[in-house]
This record gives sequence, structure tokens and C-alpha cells, in this order.
Amino acid sequence: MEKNAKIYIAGHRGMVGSAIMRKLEAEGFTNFVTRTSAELDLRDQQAVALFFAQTKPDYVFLAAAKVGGIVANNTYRAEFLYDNLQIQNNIINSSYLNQVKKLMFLGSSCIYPKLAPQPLKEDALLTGLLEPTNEPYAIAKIAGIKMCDAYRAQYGCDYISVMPTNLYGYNDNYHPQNSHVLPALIRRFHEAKENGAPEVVIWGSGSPLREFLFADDLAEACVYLMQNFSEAGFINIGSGKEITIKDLALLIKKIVGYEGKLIFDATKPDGTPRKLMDVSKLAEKGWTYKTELETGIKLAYEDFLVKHVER
Ligand SMILES: NC(=O)C1=CN([C@@H]2O[C@H](COP(=O)(O)OP(=O)(O)OC[C@H]3O[C@@H](n4cnc5c(N)ncnc54)[C@H](OP(=O)(O)O)[C@@H]3O)[C@@H](O)[C@H]2O)C=CC1
Ligand SMILES: C[C@H]1O[C@H](OP(=O)(O)OP(=O)(O)OC[C@H]2O[C@@H](n3cnc4c(=O)[nH]c(N)nc43)[C@H](O)[C@@H]2O)[C@@H](O)[C@@H](O)C1=O
Repeated sequence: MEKNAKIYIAGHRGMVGSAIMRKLEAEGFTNFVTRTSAELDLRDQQAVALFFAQTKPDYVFLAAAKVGGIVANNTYRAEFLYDNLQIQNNIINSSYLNQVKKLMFLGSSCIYPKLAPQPLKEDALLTGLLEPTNEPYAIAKIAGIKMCDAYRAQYGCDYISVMPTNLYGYNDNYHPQNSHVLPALIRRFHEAKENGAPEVVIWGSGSPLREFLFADDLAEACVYLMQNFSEAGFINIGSGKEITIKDLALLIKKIVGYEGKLIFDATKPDGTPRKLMDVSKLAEKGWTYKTELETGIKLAYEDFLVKHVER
């Protein structure tokens, strides 16, 4: 990417989009195109077509999506399917029609089959049944990857896909029900500490294993791969390290400084039992993660305190 290239970051206010923008700015890129969802609803085909025709970006990072944790995915099943298909279809097709030089689409580790062999290799996609709680989201994301591949095969478009693991970091969503586990627990432990609550509820059994990557590390990988990866298919982005939800809860408890008990709510879903990325393809391309989980959670907690807690 040329330093003065026009770069459209779809979803630039989100956790991932804002991290990608910070990384690009740090590398000296200056020519950004951005729109909030209030300014441009990416589900609207005509509006997106007009936006691309008027702005003519050179490069596109597609980091806008309907995103949420296990309960949000399971509750808003229609929106997770419809919104995500609309957003990615509109952006990918408009990019083709307006000669975008390169586009990056973001998948997610939860779109692998629920019981795929671990660690998850790229060739495990579409080899088995999906996790039911996020099947609509997964179907949309799989369609996005296949759309990039189809536009590459038929039209020669340099559209690539990446497969991030579970993420956390600055500008995360701290909604009590709709967020992912890591921000949800930062908030719940913080509020329990402030209120002197004797116990904190953790959803599910605590036994599922998850891998977490700091969003600024993900952004660094995305910017790197945009400049060093041009293939059909996709590439996993993760740390290659995993932790049980129980141990994650104990780590967040320690960082927040909460001293009460944990209780586990078996009425809430566990989801996929294990989701660990095989990151050997990424390592071969020359990238590895930097931020250890404890360091990253401390940074995320500081960001939460600044943005979500009135002092
Ligand atoms: N968070 C995670 O753990 C993971 C995320 N990913 C992927 O990374 C990408 C970004 O996720 P993340 O940053 O966490 O999500 P966020 O919810 O933080 O950000 C999503 C962004 O999408 C924009 N958006 C959503 N709907 C619309 C719409 N209809 N029109 C225009 N803009 C819209 C929002 O814009 P606005 O702020 O203006 O409303 C928002 O900034 C997604 O593709 C997601 O699937 C992949 C793996 C894990
Ligand atoms: C990134 C990925 O995120 C989603 O999948 P998930 O990995 O299951 O994500 P999660 O963060 O919501 O939960 C992880 C685990 O943690 C447990 N858990 C405990 N207590 C809370 C809690 O308070 N909130 C949440 N959300 N989970 C909790 C929870 O029960 C589960 O066992 C996908 O739907 C999919 O959309 C996707 O892309």
C-alpha cells in the first residue's frame, strides 16, 4: 500500500476498525475514508454503491459487522445473518465495481466446525457441523470468505480473508448481555468490587477453552498481511495459547482486585468446547503476537475505567 493511498476502514469506530486505523496512522498512512453507521448504513445497497462511486477508495478493510457474544448470537439470529450478509455483499461487490486494489475481509474462529480437530487448521473449514448458537453468524462469515474467493477466481480481484480468534482490547463492547466473555467479566467484576457484592456469576460451566488476542496485535497482523498475503482461502490469526473460562475469570478477578466468590450459571450455554487456532501458516508468513493475556487485560481494564466508569 502506498502511504498516500486512499483507505476505507469499514467499522472504524469498532474495536477492530479503530485498532487498524491506529496502526495505519502509526505507519504513516494519512488518506482515510470513514463513515459511521449513522452516516452510512452498510446494509443499504444503493447507499453503499453511491458511497463507493463518490469516494473511490484504493484499499478496503472490512471490519464492520454485527458482532456479539454467545447469547447475542443466539438471540438475534436473524440480524446476525441478514446484517452481515448485506454489509459484506454490498462492500465486496461495490469494491469490485469501483476497482478497489485490495480488500481484507474478517472471518472468525467460531465459524469452524464445532468439533473440528484442534488446533484448528485452515483446511478444517466446512468439514463438519457448526456450533448451533452462532450458526447464522458463521454462515454469513463463510459466505464472505467464499465471496472473496469467487471474485478472485472470476474477476481477478485481490481480496483476502483473515480468521481472527476471540479478541479483546480498546473500544470493546461492555454490554452486560450482548458482549463477549472478556469485556463482560471485566465489567461484572468491577461492578461487584464497587458494590461489595459477595459473588460474581460466570456463564456456563467454566470449562470451555478459548484463545484470546489483543485487538492491537490483530490490527498489526491485518496491516502486515494486507501487504504480504495475496491468496485465495484465508489465514488464521491468533496467539496459539488457550485458557479455560474459569481460569480467565480468576485472572480478571485478580486484575480488577475483586475478593468475593465465583458461581457458575449452568442455564447459560458453554458453546464450542475448545477453539484454538493453528497459527503455523501465519508464523511462516513472518508474524507472531506480542501482547500476553495478563498485560492486555490490564490495558483493556484501564480503557474500560476511562470510557465506562464515571469518576
Ligand atoms: N470481537 C471479536 O472477538 C472478534 C471480531 N471479529 C471480527 O472483527 C470485525 C470487527 O469486530 P469488532 O470490532 O469486535 O466489532 P464492533 O462491534 O466493535 O464494531 C463493529 C463496527 O461495525 C459497524 N457496523 C455495524 N453494523 C453496521 C451497519 N449496518 N452499517 C455501518 N456500520 C456498521 C459499527 O459502526 P458504528 O460504530 O458507526 O455504529 C462498528 O463500528 C467483525 O467482522 C468481526 O466479525 C472476528 C473475531 C473475533
Ligand atoms: C468471538 C466469538 O464469540 C462467540 O463465541 P464464544 O467464543 O462462545 O464467545 P463468548 O465470549 O460469548 O463466550 C465464551 C465462553 O465464555 C462463557 N462466559 C462466561 N461468562 C460469560 C459472560 O458473562 N458473557 C459471555 N459472553 N460469555 C461468558 C460463555 O458461556 C462461553 O462458554 C460467538 O458467538 C461468535 O460470534 C464469535 O465470533
